Amino acid sequence: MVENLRVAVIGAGRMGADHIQRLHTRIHGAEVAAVVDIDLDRAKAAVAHIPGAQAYATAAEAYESGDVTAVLIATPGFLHEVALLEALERDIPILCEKPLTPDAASAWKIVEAEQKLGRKRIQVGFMRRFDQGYVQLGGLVRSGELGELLMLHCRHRNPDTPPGFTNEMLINDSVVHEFDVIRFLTGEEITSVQVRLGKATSKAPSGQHDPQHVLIETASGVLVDVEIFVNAQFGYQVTTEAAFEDGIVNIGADGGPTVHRAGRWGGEVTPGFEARFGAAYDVEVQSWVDAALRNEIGGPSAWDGYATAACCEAGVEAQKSGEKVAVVLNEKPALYGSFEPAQGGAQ
Ligand SMILES: NC(=O)c1ccc[n+]([C@@H]2O[C@H](COP(=O)([O-])OP(=O)(O)OC[C@H]3O[C@@H](n4cnc5c(N)ncnc54)[C@H](O)[C@@H]3O)[C@@H](O)[C@H]2O)c1
Ligand SMILES: O[C@H]1[C@H](O)[C@@H](O)[C@H](O)[C@@H](O)[C@H]1O
Repeated sequence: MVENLRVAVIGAGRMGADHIQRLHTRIHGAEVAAVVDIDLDRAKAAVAHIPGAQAYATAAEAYESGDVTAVLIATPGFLHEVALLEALERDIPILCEKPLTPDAASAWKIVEAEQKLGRKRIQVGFMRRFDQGYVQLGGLVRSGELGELLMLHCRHRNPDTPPGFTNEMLINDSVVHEFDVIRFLTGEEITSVQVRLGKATSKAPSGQHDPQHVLIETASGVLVDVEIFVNAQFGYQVTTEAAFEDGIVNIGADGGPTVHRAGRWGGEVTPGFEARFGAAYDVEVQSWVDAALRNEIGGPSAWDGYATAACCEAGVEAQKSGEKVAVVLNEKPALYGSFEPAQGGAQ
């Protein structure tokens, strides 16, 4: 009989806490064995309701306990490189929240370290690949029933940003999702990125220019425009309109009923990513666990993390120059196979 994964969750902040709850209550085949947070009180609070789980201030202590067989990394992106290298050394299944790392050079180091291991251990937390709307849109692209996909119009709106959210993070923490999902939908690499800075909101913290307009091109010439607007106040919204030769597809409308009552009608605005993508995170983490128990990955790979990091690097350069910047990728190692995005797009 295969034993359940004993997972260490590193980082018990907003996303880590959500994943801890998910692993503890809804995911089969895995248990929370440890929570690691530099803020030890936060880690202790996170394990308080989980029998058998321990709190630690460092990942090394959690690994030394001998009770950890898999890891979920949910620290801020600039800390992922160290955590990933430490986990790869232990040769255990890894689910790393996006971004893999914020820039191409550090992401490539991770790809190289995984290659040395000779098998895929890292799944990257690009949960949109598990969202019903994106899965259905991907199916329509691949079936060809609406002809060729020509353009994508994406809107990515957040109510506000946490402290320390830099101007670069509009690209490498937020638009990184669009980079991944464009690759997932088209089955192609991205070839260039341009960023236009127009009229800015007065609601953005100092140092951020918000919103930004990002123009992206894929290998076959599919054009994508993204409005990234991270201090949009009203709520959370991620939508895509896809233009095909023979039709238009829209995904990402707010969920819930439209209610008509005396003199007015309406519905509820989605407040945050937990509500918009809650079901997708569940499918993503279950897919990771199921695959990990077979010594495989069940979603986007370290190559996907690297390719999107290269797009982010081009995007950050484009933010500064206003120019169209080419995305240049290293040769894809054989370990990652051809580009055939299935459910979750595991490669
Ligand atoms: N997939 C998604 O939709 C989604 C949504 C939100 C966040 N994220 C990603 O999840 C990650 C975490 O984001 P968040 O919003 O939860 O951040 P957060 O700031 O709320 O939480 C980060 C946690 O990491 C802890 N931490 C910091 N340094 C540490 C260290 N050296 N060792 C251990 N713990 C440390 C902090 O104390 C904090 O508890 C990021 O990579 C982010 O991009 C993904
Ligand atoms: O970390 C979050 C998360 O990835 C959300 O899905 C995204 O909408 C936000 O822009 C980002 O800051």
